[in-house]
Amino acid sequence: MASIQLLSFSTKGLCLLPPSPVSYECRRHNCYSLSTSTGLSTGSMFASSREFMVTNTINPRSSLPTIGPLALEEEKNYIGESKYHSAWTSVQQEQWRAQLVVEGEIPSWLNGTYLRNGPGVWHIHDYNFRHLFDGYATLVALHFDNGRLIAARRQIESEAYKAAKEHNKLCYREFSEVPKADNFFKNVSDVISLFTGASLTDNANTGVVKLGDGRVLCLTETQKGSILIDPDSLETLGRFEYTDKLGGLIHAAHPIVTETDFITLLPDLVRPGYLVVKMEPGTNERKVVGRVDCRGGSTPGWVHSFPVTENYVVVPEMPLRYSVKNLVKAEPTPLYKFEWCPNSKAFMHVVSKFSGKIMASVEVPLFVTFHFINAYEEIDDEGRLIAIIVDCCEHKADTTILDKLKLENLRSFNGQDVLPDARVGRFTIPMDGSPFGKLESALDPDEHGRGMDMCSINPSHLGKKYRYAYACGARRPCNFPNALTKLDLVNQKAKIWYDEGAVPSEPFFVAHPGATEEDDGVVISIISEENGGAYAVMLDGLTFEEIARARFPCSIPYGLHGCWVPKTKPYSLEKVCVLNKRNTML
Ligand SMILES: CC(=O)/C=C/C=C(C)/C=C/C1=C(C)CCCC1(C)C
Ligand SMILES: CC(/C=C/C=O)=C\C=C\C=O
Ligand SMILES: [Fe+2]
Repeated sequence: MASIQLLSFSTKGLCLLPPSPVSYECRRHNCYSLSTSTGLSTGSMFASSREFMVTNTINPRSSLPTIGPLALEEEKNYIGESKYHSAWTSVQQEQWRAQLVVEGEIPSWLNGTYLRNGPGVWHIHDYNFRHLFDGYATLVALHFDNGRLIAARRQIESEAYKAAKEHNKLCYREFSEVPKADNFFKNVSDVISLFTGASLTDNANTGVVKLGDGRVLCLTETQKGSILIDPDSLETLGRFEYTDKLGGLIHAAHPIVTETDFITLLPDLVRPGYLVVKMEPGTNERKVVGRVDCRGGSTPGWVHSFPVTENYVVVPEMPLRYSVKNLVKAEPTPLYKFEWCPNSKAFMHVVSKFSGKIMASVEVPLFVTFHFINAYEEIDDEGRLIAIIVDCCEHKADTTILDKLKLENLRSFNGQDVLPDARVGRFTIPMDGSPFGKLESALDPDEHGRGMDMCSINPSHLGKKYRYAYACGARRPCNFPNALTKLDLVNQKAKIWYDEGAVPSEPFFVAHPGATEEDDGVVISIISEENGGAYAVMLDGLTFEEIARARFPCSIPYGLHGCWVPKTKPYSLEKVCVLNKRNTML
């Protein structure tokens, strides 16, 4: 009989293994049988199978909404009675860990942890957040260990999350949420604390990166939202303090991180521009590489991510700009903290990684992007640099995607095709002093259903010529990217993976060690299902065919970005016990 091994934590305590196999049937919870793996127990045991069941049941009333009682609306959202898609449903427990049953075969070379970060709790007590990006961060780990798969999920203990739990109200400014001011004086002091950064969130819900020195850092767009975690236990270790004096409150959510580099951009809202900074492994000190002044607008363009080539950092100046006026508003504006400024134009600046000099600065067509995919240097036959090619997930210069990511829109799919079109936007930035760059589609957007975001590439091709990218694409009609796609940017073709009703998260490519083909590896994605379920899927990078899947014991919300942490020591199988045939905890 198929079974999963599970270590479940809850706010009510740890579930520990009985020391010897136990087996029983529980009709009430639709469980086939529970039995434990032998020899894995480290601690106390359950007095009876009944106690074991109770502790493992995900019941929103008895077992822990993370913050206060669940919002009324959310109470119906537990497994089996999901009101919303699991992608947009708050998690129901602080943390759990389980060994999953794997259908298919995980390659034995795939040893390491896929860590994924994203929003996971979108309510405080009976108050529901508005936007996808507001949710309190939750980490999901998939520990791959010689064909076995141990999964875990755990909340990040940011100050914002802890304060919300303690005071049962929003205490920090999130992406769209602003704490309520009780009176005029409080309102004034809130605006002041916005500019000191005191009221900004540290809810590190956007990404997770492994630094060259091994530390693992969760990030968001506020600098204070840089939080160190333990990649094995997923425990929050504390805030990552930048020891330099560069100041500023915000940064790009996606630094460029390799074994040797940590490069990021600090937007400067006072003197509109961007600092290009880097941080050596083993240090917490960012050093300035160079500075770019904005060419248009009175504030910098929103910079969620940016690309690099082998020798250059490309600084995008998007016409969707930070807005001081919207920043101080208590109620969200249609574009949140941003403003669409088409008259301010759009630019791409190319900065040398080594001298910090601006090597090119060109006007480009208007664009909207969250995510750059990759960039590389185009060299002619004589070895001269003629252009920089930059690819991104481009939303056709249309900001409505931000509105589509509101939870009420995500939760109300009625079969209408409402996802705005997106494409792989390819910029050509001339390096011969010409003033204009080009923006074209790298392939026909119909290839990927005109949905396109959340991409990864083979990391060994970062900043270099490359052929393949993996992204979320669309099968229409949809209100959100609902497919995975492998893009062949040379042959301008896309392959699609699709499962009806599924919402897949960013497909993450892990290269086969020693591979010679760019797409030789495994693509991992976590899939949220309509019925409250979720599973991890592993696709062959070459064929884009599914090679394995493993169901989670409970629902997993939509996530944002992940990283890979190679295995250095055995994964803990402590306190693991076996669950039911359907791989669910209920
Ligand atoms: C999740 C994601 O992709 C983006 C998150 C962005 C956040 C949390 C932005 C927060 C901000 C504030 C709280 C005020 C200052 C501006 C800004 C960086 C947008
Ligand atoms: C999920 C998303 C866009 C999807 C659109 O098709 C953007 C996420 C941005 C933050 O990381
Ligand atoms: Fe992102």
